[in-house]
Amino acid sequence: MKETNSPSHHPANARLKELLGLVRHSFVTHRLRLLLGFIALLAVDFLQLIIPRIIKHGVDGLANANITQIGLMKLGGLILSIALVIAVLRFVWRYLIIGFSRLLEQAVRNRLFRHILKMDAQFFEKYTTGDLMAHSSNDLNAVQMACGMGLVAAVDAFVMSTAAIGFMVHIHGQLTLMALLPMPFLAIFTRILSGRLHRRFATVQEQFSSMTEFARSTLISIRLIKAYTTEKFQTERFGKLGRGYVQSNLRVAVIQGLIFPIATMVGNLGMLLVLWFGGKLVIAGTISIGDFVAFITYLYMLVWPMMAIGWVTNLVQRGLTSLNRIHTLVTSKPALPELENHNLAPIAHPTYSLRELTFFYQNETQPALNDIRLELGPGIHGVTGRTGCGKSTLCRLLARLYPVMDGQLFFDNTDVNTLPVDYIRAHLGYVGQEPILFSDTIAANIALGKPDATQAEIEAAARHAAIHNDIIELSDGYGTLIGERGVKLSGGQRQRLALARALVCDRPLLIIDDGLSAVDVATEHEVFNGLQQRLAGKTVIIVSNRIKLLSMTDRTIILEEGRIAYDGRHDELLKQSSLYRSMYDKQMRQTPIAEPVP
Ligand SMILES: Nc1ncnc2c1ncn2[C@@H]1O[C@H](COP(=O)(O)OP(=O)(O)OP(=O)(O)O)[C@@H](O)[C@H]1O
Repeated sequence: MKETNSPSHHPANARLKELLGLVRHSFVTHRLRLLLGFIALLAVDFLQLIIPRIIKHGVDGLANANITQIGLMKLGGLILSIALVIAVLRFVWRYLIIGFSRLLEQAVRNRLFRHILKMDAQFFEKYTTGDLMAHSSNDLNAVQMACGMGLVAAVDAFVMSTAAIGFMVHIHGQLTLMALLPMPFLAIFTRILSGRLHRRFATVQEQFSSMTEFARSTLISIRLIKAYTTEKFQTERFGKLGRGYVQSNLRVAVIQGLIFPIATMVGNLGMLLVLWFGGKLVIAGTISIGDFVAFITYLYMLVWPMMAIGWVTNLVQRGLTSLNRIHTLVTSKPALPELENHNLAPIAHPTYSLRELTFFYQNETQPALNDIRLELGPGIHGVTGRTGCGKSTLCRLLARLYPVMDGQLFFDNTDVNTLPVDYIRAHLGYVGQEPILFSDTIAANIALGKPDATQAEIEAAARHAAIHNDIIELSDGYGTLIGERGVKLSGGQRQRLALARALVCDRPLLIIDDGLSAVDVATEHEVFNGLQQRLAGKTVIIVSNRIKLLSMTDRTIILEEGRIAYDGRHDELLKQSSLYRSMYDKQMRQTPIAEPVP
């Protein structure tokens, strides 16, 4: 036999093994919990199967007139006690097995989350937030269902149907064959209908999320909607989404309404056959009335396992598809090198060296940066240029958010591709174009990168970012909550808070990617003084189109279509670069530079 044909080497098997590897650890860790859960489940099945035997005993006793009222009461009491034990055991298995599926879901979710946080910018361009949210809700839910209820239903259906059929055969083999004739149809029906039910339910979920997303985006932009008087239009669109949602729900209700009547009908079809042939057997004295009643009870018991077979195959199929999607995510490799940080010593004054660096975004034919040669050491470096010239790209590459080719970017004279990404990042503070603040206190927002920062350190950073005075004017000072439920800050205040966050970490490199654009001109000067004081001897890169700010830097790099067009001090650039000159003329007409430029 060829090796590829052997089952253990079959690619599909290998893939399945890999997929199950994602959940295996949870099964092993919680094996005792599962064992107890399944013991309880099997005990329930066993007890359920005993009840028809007791009924048979009672009915035969009545038919043969050899049972007393006390005897009947005793049987009734026995059934009641069994029912009680069943109730307790049902609780136990549900608690243990469904609890297990939730623990498994949590383990996979944590793994997924950990992995997503490790990924780089390219990954987040490939997968949208919506995709990732869908993976962490719908897909995890499908896996949880398959490993919880799916597993229970599979075991339960197998045990119950085998035992019930065994008991039925014990009563009468031919009658059993007759009674089972319609059962495969039941499994097939459930399989088809539950598949359809799932697809329709997925549509309901999608529509629900579009409706809530629409409501959310409407509410957050309520001022804009009022300003443009589009309330009526928005209401109509919301109404349309709502109507779609109701229709989809009705389509789900149709299937739900069909499943049980069809199941009962098929069950009853079997019953009809049993009544016909079984009745004849009773009349002929081949089986007792008690056997007949017990047989019917077992037949009813078979309806659920038959439905479960159809349902479980769907659950398993969905679970595997979802596990496959999660697996693709958690095994995707970041484009940046994943190197271990073997306690590399931090560098006090690191430098960057860009050597003929050219960078393309994924699937782009034009480079975003082209042949960049640049040395960045201690000092304040300005970067400017027209929109789209590559300023942010440069910052992102320095922060190691995107991969670069070997031999093009050096961190302290070492090729960045030979250094762990987190080692380089641990040296830098980053202030992006959009300050991202969390719904938390101001102090916690500043201390994000240094959770153990003292109040004095937080305040010092806030002073250097020229935001301290604004903070102490707020009702709770540094304890003031910001975000949706808290105080709203102006754009400039948010940017300065983000700057304080970078300063508190006290790292030797600071990149400010247009992070001061909303700060007013007077405060900008204060911020710059704060930076100069705090960051003496460090490397600071400030992207800005504000000439006043650039005039205070040690040098400014002007980018044009991804290339360095000019690199010099303010007075040199005024003479050399027409772009810089025209920016200067335009901005000075609005706010002349108060002091002489160095
Ligand atoms: N994620 C991306 N994928 C593909 N192309 C991108 C991506 N980000 C930026 N670009 C392109 O790369 C070029 C440089 O963009 P970049 O954001 O670096 O410019 P910028 O100078 O910072 O512009 P702005 O001043 O408007 O922020 C632009 O042509 C832009 O369209």
